Amino acid sequence: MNSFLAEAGIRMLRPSVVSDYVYRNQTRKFHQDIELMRHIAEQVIERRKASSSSRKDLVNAMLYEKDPVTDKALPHSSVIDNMITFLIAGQYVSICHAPRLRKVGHETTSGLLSFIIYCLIQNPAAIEKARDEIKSVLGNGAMTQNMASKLPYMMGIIRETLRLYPTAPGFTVQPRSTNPEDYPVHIGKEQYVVRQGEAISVQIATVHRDPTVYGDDAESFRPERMLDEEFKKLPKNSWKPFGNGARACIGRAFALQEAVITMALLVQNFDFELADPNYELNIRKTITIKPVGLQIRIKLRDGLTPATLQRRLLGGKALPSGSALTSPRGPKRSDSPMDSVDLRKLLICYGSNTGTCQTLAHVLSRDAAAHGFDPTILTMDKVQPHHILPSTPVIIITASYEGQPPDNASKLFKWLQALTESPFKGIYHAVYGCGNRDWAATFQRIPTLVDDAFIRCGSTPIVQRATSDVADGNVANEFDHWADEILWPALKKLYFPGVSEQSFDVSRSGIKIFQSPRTSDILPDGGVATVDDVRRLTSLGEPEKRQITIRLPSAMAYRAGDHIAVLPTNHHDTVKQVMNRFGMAHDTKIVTASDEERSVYTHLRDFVELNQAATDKNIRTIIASVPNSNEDDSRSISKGLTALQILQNLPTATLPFTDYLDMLPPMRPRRYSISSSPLADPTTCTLTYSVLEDTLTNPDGTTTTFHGTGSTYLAGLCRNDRLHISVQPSPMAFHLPEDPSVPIVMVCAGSGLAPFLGFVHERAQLRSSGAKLAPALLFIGCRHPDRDMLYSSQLQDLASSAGVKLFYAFSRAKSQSNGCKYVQDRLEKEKELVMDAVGLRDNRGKMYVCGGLRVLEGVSSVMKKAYVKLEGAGSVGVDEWWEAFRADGERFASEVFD
Ligand SMILES: Cc1cc2nc3c(=O)[nH]c(=O)nc-3n(C[C@H](O)[C@H](O)[C@H](O)COP(=O)(O)O)c2cc1C
Repeated sequence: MNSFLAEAGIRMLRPSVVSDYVYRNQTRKFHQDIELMRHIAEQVIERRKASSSSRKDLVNAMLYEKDPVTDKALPHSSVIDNMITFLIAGQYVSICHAPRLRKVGHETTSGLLSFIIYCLIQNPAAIEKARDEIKSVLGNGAMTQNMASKLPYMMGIIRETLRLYPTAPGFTVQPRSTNPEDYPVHIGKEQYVVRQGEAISVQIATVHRDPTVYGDDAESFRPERMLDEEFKKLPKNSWKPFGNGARACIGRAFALQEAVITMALLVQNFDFELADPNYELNIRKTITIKPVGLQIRIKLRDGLTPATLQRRLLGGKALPSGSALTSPRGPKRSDSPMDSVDLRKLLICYGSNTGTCQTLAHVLSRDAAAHGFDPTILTMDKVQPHHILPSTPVIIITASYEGQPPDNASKLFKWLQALTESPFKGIYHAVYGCGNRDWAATFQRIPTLVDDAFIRCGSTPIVQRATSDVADGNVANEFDHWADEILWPALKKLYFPGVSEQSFDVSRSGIKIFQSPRTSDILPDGGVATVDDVRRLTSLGEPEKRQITIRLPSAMAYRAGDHIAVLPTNHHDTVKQVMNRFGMAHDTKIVTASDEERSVYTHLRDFVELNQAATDKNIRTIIASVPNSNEDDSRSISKGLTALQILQNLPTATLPFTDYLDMLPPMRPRRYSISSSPLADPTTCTLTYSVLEDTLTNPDGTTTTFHGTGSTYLAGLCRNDRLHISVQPSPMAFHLPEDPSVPIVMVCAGSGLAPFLGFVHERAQLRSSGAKLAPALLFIGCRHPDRDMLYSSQLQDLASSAGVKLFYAFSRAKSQSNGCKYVQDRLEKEKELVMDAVGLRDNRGKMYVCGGLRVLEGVSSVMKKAYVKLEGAGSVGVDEWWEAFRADGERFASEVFD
């Protein structure tokens, strides 16, 4: 894409014959580049078609939707062209997820963000003003979408940057007539003559610095001139960074909102400075412009750490305790049933090309029942005369496009315009218009004409026509306000004059759904994820290892090497055993210290740890409740049993249930290493884990089996089940080295393979995108190649595409792993390779260990021996060397569990 863009920029300046005949090589490469991008787009389409996904996204819209007017689908070649356009003009998201792919992004938004940061560093006063504004809106909290519209100064900064550095710095226009008699065309007060076939190249960067519009300081960065009021006063066409006319940038609103949100978060949380204080702005021009060689240093502000920053960024996502999920804006629950009032029909129709008005129509429809209405929602063109009845108020929500109706509103519009009589007598209607003041001459033209037509035909407006300017970025809030404060009250007054608001309930049954407070209390940064896939990885009879693939909540991002915290529940059987032991009926309830009423079953399943070993104090309390017991009896109780197990062994114990509850610690999340890479799919992650099971032999010879709460919970989940999770970033050291030329050695046993699987996936992705990576060695310990070799052949293939060499140690099939029983033995066997990669002396490579303590000890002993061999027998300081090596995050990282 980069070389294609560079050549495209140059070709614009050359006559095409010169390109074709003189610059043949460049032309051939140019067409090869286009072919490659088309080929990639084709593959994406093929994959999407094969997946038969019903996602409501752009690719599916292009593939399957039809034009409402012509009923034609987009031709295949147009789908491909649009995909390439989006690739070029697309988002910068890949940068956030994959710092190593930074060079891949050649897009307008990333260019814009770079220029904004450059301008801010040059103008400290502007950054301070922006920070004050952000503080007054966000405080120290997280950003939400609605806040973007409350940051006018930040918007001023973005507009001003786009003025000085329009990332798409020009466009070409051409007279459109096919009639030769219309030529030549004279423009600019007859000053310029344009002949047929001639084009005019509009140099936006020059237009944007016109002193007759922007004054003597047109060359200076001054966001104040771009604040809303000033901005609206600018002469037409003096600010056009998003192009012109019907084919103006489709991503305009998206790009602006994205830039405001991103910049607000960056300015709120970081200080910036130029890496090279003497840097002078150097702009690379192709079809787009970008600063070249601009490097900045950033520092977290206000004593933030990466962890506190992450918490802040995710903050506010979890619903506060007890907040209602259904119809949050509906009236309060009432005692009188909903059925006491008949629902009245309501017609909601919309005209929309890009979905804004459609969304607003659905918002209104969703809330209608709460206000006593039974809504029908239609596009304007689907409305038939018989839909418009005196008994049914009509709400119209529409946009305008170049002064014309949206595609799915043109028929109704035409019909309304042609109506001469007054067929709408007795009808009530209301119009909500979405428009953009940038189209000053035709701003709100269609909503206005539709409203006029209804009135002319005899309809009565329920409320005055309302308007929103999408350029302000506040449509959702304005619409909410209009619906809640103006439209619904007016409709109620008209149709239910005597009925109190209380009669309209949120749901017919009066049921409300609440987010459990446990998530916000125990897993404050958490969200609800969905199980995508589950599978067992080991044979029956072997210790169980499993894989679970989770679809992440939106906005939850991770890096390979990070962990997922899962909030489990106790197993149903254990909960029932507790309830049976205490003779509790299934519907028994408790009231918590915070006055919340909940069932005992829920409390035991969700809020407390049932599988924790009883403490000595717990054991003494239980023994004390046994009639005629004495302290010594506690010695007969095995250590490690849970309070429930002890109580089951002591049927005469009379421990009160409340005392039992006091023994139970609150439920805690469990952490699991992620075994996937977001580069493969940022929306899902995979966990590879062992299902924990342990057996304890009691003093009387009987045995008791324990099941790990977290892993048993995960193992019980099925596809489409929901679970509460949060991403827990690992320490910096436990990620792949930033520098791809650093060789790595990974050592693991059992499910310690998980994070390294993530690394292998990440390396495979990086390599497939052209990155050159240093070699990697992966040492894996397990029992037997036929029984618990996780992912076996699949991993071999993946490793080879990731440039990773695999070495196994099979503890129960040594002969199949070069005589090595444990993974450390295999490490020792391959020590020449390992030392070459880790480079003990030249500080080259990095080593990772993940597994039980014994694995770490084994690795430590191999490494120390290697060091002694290198330094000569009897070398002193080997322990000090090892400690220093272990502590150096650039050289070594470990995750040890037991
Ligand atoms: C090519 C184009 C032309 C537009 N023309 C007008 C216009 O003439 N008058 C106006 O008020 N808004 C105009 N707008 C703004 C849209 O009406 C506005 O973005 C609206 O919210 C789109 O609604 P929709 O997403 O439901 O289609 C135009 C937008 C585009 C992209």
